[in-house]
Amino acid sequence: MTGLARVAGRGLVRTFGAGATAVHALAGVDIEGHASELTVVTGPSGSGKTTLLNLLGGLDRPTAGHVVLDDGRVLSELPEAEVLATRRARIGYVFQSFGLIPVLSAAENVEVPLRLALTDPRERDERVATMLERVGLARHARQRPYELSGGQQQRVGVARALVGRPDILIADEPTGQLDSDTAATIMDLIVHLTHELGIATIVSTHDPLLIERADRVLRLHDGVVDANGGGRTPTD
Ligand SMILES: Nc1ncnc2c1ncn2[C@@H]1O[C@H](COP(=O)(O)OP(=O)(O)OP(=O)(O)O)[C@@H](O)[C@H]1O
Repeated sequence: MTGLARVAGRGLVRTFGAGATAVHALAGVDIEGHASELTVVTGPSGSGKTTLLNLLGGLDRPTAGHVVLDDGRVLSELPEAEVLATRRARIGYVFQSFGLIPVLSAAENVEVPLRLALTDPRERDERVATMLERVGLARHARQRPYELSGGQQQRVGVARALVGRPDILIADEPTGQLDSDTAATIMDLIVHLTHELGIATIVSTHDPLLIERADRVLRLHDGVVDANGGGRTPTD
């Protein structure tokens, strides 16, 4: 392990419901996300990938265990307002279904996090333009999601996730709805931006090509790390 993890899950347990019908989505998982590294969480459907990413991204809280940030704070125990402030300042999210607002243009979708953060309008415009350029969509700024291909929509999703300059990126099956060629270009983009911007990226995926490019791979099975693949780097 190199250096302090930017975000780490320690002994994460997440149980939904109680009693006989309780679902043990995660049953004690450790994970680390490091600067400039791609951490991939993989495993069969229902193994707990989304649940784990939601905990790391501060979208849900564990039943037991902790999510710890590199500044020493325990994200999973902060008051809700502080979790929200931390999410806005430090964490970007990419979703399988893109999650774009249909009535807004590509540029307006990318601008949403900056509006929420009350960024100065002129700076907003500059940062949106720079980010659209970075994801190769400068010429599509005014188009609405329905006028864009799936791959282009996910590029907007990536731009929106990164426009606030987060240092942690959480991407839940970001290529799950894309054909394989388009998926490859989105993967390239995510891998490239992870290294270029020094982001700690944590991605869930079934895609063997993305797993191959990971710096760390965590294989989940029924809410626990698979004994044959837990926390190792692909080169171990
Ligand atoms: N809010 C919830 N309430 C009850 N059970 C839930 C909830 N969220 C997830 N689960 C259950 O927890 C388990 C893990 O689900 P999760 O969505 O994390 O798996 P996954 O690996 O992301 O699956 P997929 O690859 O299909 O997206 C599943 O059995 C699921 O049904």
